[in-house]
Amino acid sequence: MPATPPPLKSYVESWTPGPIMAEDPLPTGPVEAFSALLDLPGTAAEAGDPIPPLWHWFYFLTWPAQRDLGADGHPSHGHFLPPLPGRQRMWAGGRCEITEPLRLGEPAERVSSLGSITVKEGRTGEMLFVTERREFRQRGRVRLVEEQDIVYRSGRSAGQHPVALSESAVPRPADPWQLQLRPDPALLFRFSALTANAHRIHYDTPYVQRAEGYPGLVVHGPLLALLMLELPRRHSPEARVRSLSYRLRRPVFSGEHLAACGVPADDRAQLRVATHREDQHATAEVTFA
Ligand SMILES: C/C(=C\C(=O)SCCNC(=O)CCNC(=O)[C@H](O)C(C)(C)COP(=O)(O)OP(=O)(O)OC[C@H]1O[C@@H](n2cnc3c(N)ncnc32)[C@H](O)[C@@H]1OP(=O)(O)O)C(=O)O
Repeated sequence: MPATPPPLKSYVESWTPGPIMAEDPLPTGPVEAFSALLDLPGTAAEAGDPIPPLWHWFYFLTWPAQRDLGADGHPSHGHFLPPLPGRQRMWAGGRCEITEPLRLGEPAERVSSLGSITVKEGRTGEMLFVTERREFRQRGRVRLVEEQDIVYRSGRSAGQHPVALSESAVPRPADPWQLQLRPDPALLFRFSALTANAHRIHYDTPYVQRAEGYPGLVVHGPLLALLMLELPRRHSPEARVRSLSYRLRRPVFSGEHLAACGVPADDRAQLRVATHREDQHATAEVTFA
């Protein structure tokens, strides 16, 4: 009889990574590149302009040596990567409080620290949620505080994601704000490059099907969050986002038609990503200043 695996908590009891600091001059190039990925008519921000909410994800990137990547293309070790055997990682959600937007082209500092570690029981067994807290400063002032929830599973075998991809239909939500997109491998590749992300689930179809059991390339969670935030940025450009939270609930796959859609109300908006399969692959709430 196979031995029962140890509980996930046992691997992280003595794991207490301390805070780390990084710097970035926030050049204009990554904002221009993501604007092009979104087919915007020009760049979303020039030097000195506020950086749109969460577009700071294209900065403070790290490039580990090739030899330090694991079989899944993700770094084998990292400051905030928990020491789980056969670690499988997904971005699960996050929050952001924006006191003042970061300004493009001005040097910034980021202090990252461990927020929390929580074990939860999901459909496929135990999951470890690791929350990383990131505080961003410019000109000596804290401008933005972000938390990212990353979910890890350990040693799961392939084939545990029983989603059959049929011919993807265009979703037709009734929400007043909408953005339609059909992510393809080229778009996912460009987003991986912009975020220095070599995780194979986003570009290696044989790997994602055989090793992780997904039916196709997985659309990045940060991309889904950014697509939801495009709605207030495009439809309500005068309203400044003060806080936001989002949750990634069910994966979207390359080739599927998705709709980011949203409903504004007073000082907030409810946002989501839908496909013909699911109404809520991702959800978000933003509040305006
Ligand atoms: C970049 C990058 C990686 C990626 O981009 S990966 C692709 C983007 N991410 C996704 O597509 C994730 C989609 N979500 C899921 O697959 C599932 O929601 C998830 C996170 C695996 C959990 O699914 P389950 O069905 O197993 O779990 P339940 O819904 O039954 O919930 C069980 C408890 O967990 C809590 N929980 C669930 N989701 C979240 C969340 N997003 N944030 C925080 N907590 C969550 C849920 O509340 C339940 O807790 P209770 O206390 O109520 O038991 C890269 O790697 O860099």
